[in-house]
Amino acid sequence: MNPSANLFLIGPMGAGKTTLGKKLAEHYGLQFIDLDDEIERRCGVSVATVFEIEGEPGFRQRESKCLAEMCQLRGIVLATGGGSVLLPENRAMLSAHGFVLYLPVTVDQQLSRLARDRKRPLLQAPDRRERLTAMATVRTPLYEATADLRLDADSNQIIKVMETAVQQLDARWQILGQAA
Ligand SMILES: Nc1ncnc2c1ncn2[C@@H]1O[C@H](COP(=O)(O)OP(=O)(O)O)[C@@H](O)[C@H]1O
Ligand SMILES: O=C(O)C1=C[C@@H](OP(=O)(O)O)[C@@H](O)[C@H](O)C1
Ligand SMILES: [Mg+2]
Repeated sequence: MNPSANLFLIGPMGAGKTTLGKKLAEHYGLQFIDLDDEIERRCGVSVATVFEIEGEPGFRQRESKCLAEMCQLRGIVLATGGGSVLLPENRAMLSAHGFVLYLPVTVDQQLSRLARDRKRPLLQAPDRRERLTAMATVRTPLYEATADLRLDADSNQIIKVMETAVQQLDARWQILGQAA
């Protein structure tokens, strides 16, 4: 399988995986899929409800199963959830089936972008900064290890982030038929 067939976005909550993923799919004429939306479609309930009923382990199982199915597709831009890299089998799937773009983000940016968020269960903590920092400690090395490309794009203007992303992807990612 040509790992260039798909583009997978990884990174913490609030990095902009969903937002940028949609734009990149449009730009490259590929299908956009958001892993969380896909899980919700299959379950018929929100991610928050899955966490409520089945806890994080239940959600991770569903996430992994859904990711495996998405990896069978070709020509997709997939925005993963921030915790998708936690399971080693998920990291292996991402690397084997797509070009992996990592969007880093600072905890300050996360706090500001997600200030009003009520949909992300892991963020509903009394001390959000502490929670996000603890998550970053565990996850940053996993993002780094899985990434084919790390996008340095601190701008809060999504249009600028998009420009940088396309520039870097055009140099590094050989899409589908264009692959040598
Ligand atoms: N580069 C950016 N600058 C400013 N706000 C952004 C940027 N990228 C995303 N956002 C905003 O941050 C929030 C979270 O973005 P989202 O794409 O859902 O992130 P993720 O899928 O990585 O959790 C949204 O309100 C989105 O509009
Ligand atoms: O970081 C995480 O563990 C999660 C991130 C969320 O997706 P986003 O990264 O798109 O916010 C979603 O999958 C769920 O709330 C868990
Ligand atoms: Mg998202």
